[in-house]
Amino acid sequence: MFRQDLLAGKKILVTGGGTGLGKSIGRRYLELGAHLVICGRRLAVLDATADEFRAELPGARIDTLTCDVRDAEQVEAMMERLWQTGPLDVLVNNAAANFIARTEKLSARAVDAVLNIVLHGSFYCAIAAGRRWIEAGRPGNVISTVSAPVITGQAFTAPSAAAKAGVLAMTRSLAVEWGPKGIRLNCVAPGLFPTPGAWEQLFPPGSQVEAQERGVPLRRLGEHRELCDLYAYLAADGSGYMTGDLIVMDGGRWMQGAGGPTFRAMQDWNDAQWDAMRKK
Ligand SMILES: CCCCCCC/C=C/C(=O)SCCNC(=O)CCNC(=O)[C@H](O)C(C)(C)COP(=O)(O)OP(=O)(O)OC[C@H]1O[C@@H](n2cnc3c(N)ncnc32)[C@H](O)[C@@H]1OP(=O)(O)O
Ligand SMILES: NC(=O)C1=CN([C@@H]2O[C@H](COP(=O)(O)OP(=O)(O)OC[C@H]3O[C@@H](n4cnc5c(N)ncnc54)[C@H](OP(=O)(O)O)[C@@H]3O)[C@@H](O)[C@H]2O)C=CC1
Repeated sequence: MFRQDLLAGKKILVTGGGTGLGKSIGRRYLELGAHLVICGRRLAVLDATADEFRAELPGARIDTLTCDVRDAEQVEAMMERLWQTGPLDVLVNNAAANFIARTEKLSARAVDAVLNIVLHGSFYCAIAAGRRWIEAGRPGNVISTVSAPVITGQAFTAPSAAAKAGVLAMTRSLAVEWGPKGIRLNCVAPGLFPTPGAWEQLFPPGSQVEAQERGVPLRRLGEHRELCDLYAYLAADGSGYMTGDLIVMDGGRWMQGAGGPTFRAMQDWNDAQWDAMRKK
């Protein structure tokens, strides 16, 4: 889909890049020639991922940095170290946390666990990178991973929905504030893309993955490579006129809600059912 050197010369940080979607996105960035930096809380996980990438892609340039994005001082220290080997070009706010729970049962610490990682962590990273870009008079690019509940809300995952909606508001606010300085920001809302992290938190054993697929108009889950090519496009100069946008890649899943279950069932109606409807 892209030239092999699409991202050559670009230094890209993917937070939470040691696992799941962040790992897949990082691999795609390396394939396209980027200098990749991944961060997370667990060094062993990051190093295992980096070793895997080096074995798959000889010559790949990849650095690992431990950082808990909930801690602004750690984010500052990470950016300082990262900048020592040259400025960052693209920040991908991917690190996140989520779990299913009845909201009225959540403790303050439980709410904070999600808000601090998703909302505060994305803010700290955007500000730490943005300040450096502005001071240096350099362009910058921030891609933040949100989710479709930023549009609809989502029961039983209210902290995640609210935190991600906050990240979208941050994105649009800064797209205007920093646009004149050449810094652009966009959000991607993936639908259902299987990862051990998300599945463990959101689809515990016994939950119906097949039913999940039926809830998607395109009748399948997403493939990582499809999402990764969107992140590659957004990181590339060719998307340079896009800012403040929200791109949903979910096979049409989020719009299912509009008609409710009755209209959803019509997707499976046969001709006889449609004929019966017309005769009424
Ligand atoms: C349906 C699909 C549509 C798409 C929407 C999906 C959009 C988003 C998807 C994702 O984000 S998937 C990514 C999933 N990955 C992760 O969550 C990985 C990171 N997760 C974590 O680190 C933990 O799960 C964590 C709990 C979020 C944070 O860990 P931490 O070590 O910081 O906290 P703890 O000390 O363990 O807990 C803090 C606090 O939270 C309470 N708590 C933890 N789990 C639950 C739970 N399941 N239900 C209720 N409360 C929970 C825990 O009890 C602590 O509170 P106190 O007991 O101390 O009051
Ligand atoms: N998979 C899916 O279907 C969907 C995913 N998403 C979003 O995609 C992104 C990736 O999710 P996914 O890959 O599925 O899940 P993962 O659990 O694999 O990814 C979460 C990553 O965030 C890192 N992380 C968590 N807390 C912190 C922290 N405090 N500081 C730094 N890093 C942290 C984790 O590493 P560590 O624990 O080592 O810190 C981990 O690498 C998230 O933003 C998620 O909300 C959105 C919609 C659907």
